[in-house]
Amino acid sequence: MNDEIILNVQDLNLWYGENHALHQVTLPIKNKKVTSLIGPSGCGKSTLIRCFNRMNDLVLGCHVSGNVIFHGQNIYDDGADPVDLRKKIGMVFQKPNPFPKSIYENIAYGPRIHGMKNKREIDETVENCLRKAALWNEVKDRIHESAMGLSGGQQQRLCIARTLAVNPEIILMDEPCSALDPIATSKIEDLIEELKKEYCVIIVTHSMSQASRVSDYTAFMYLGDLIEFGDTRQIFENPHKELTENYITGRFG
Ligand SMILES: Nc1ncnc2c1ncn2[C@@H]1O[C@H](COP(=O)(O)OP(=O)(O)OP(=O)(O)O)[C@@H](O)[C@H]1O
Repeated sequence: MNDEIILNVQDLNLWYGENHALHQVTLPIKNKKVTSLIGPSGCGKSTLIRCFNRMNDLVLGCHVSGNVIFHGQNIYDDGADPVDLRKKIGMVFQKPNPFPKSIYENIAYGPRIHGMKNKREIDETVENCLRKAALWNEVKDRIHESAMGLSGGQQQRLCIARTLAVNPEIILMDEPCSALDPIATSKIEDLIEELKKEYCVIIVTHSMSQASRVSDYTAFMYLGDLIEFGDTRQIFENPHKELTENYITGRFG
């Protein structure tokens, strides 16, 4: 079902100590669609995307209230397992961060720690993930060489392949192209288009043109509030809120 809500964010608040960084955010995220989070610097985009796989748990003094419902369970419930959650909801960061190991080992690592032992199965997973990340043809003759020898754009696609290797359902991308040149950026954007056939993708971007190119839905945030959420076309062509219109027309940013 393409209209299935895979992640239901309800009345989500987040504090960094005394700083109330997210206010009552309510947002339905649909499966097999791309959702962009946009807004000026400091509005809470990264904070929000990090809530979706509990990355903020690692920040001292951070406190969350509200619900993020995934498969009928609040991911913040006491019984929820953040390690298992991060397997199902993977994350790709702004700066490509491959391990200083071979291309092969970067991808084999996750499946191995989750119990995959059979070499043939691991080989197949590595190839499959590199193909899905549109990297196989470029690296197939050197998969046992260091990942650090890849270009920035290739490293970012490797990080995406690494995320895919543990069979996620949702891929979070926090400004995945901000360190890349326009050609590498366009390859990642093409890849996002492919990935959404199988996965839910949520992306933080500073680029409104990128949001309008890649996403089905867009959420505009301002000072920790979710101001407007809707179909990307509606947000960019017919925003309902004045703040959204002022932002997308470049009146502030
Ligand atoms: N680890 C942290 N500890 C304390 N405060 C934080 C932390 N991360 C973010 N903040 C604060 O939370 C608010 C939202 O920041 P966040 O990084 O989520 O915004 P953003 O929209 O992603 O910004 P940018 O576009 O500049 O990356 C800001 O006031 C920021 O200072």
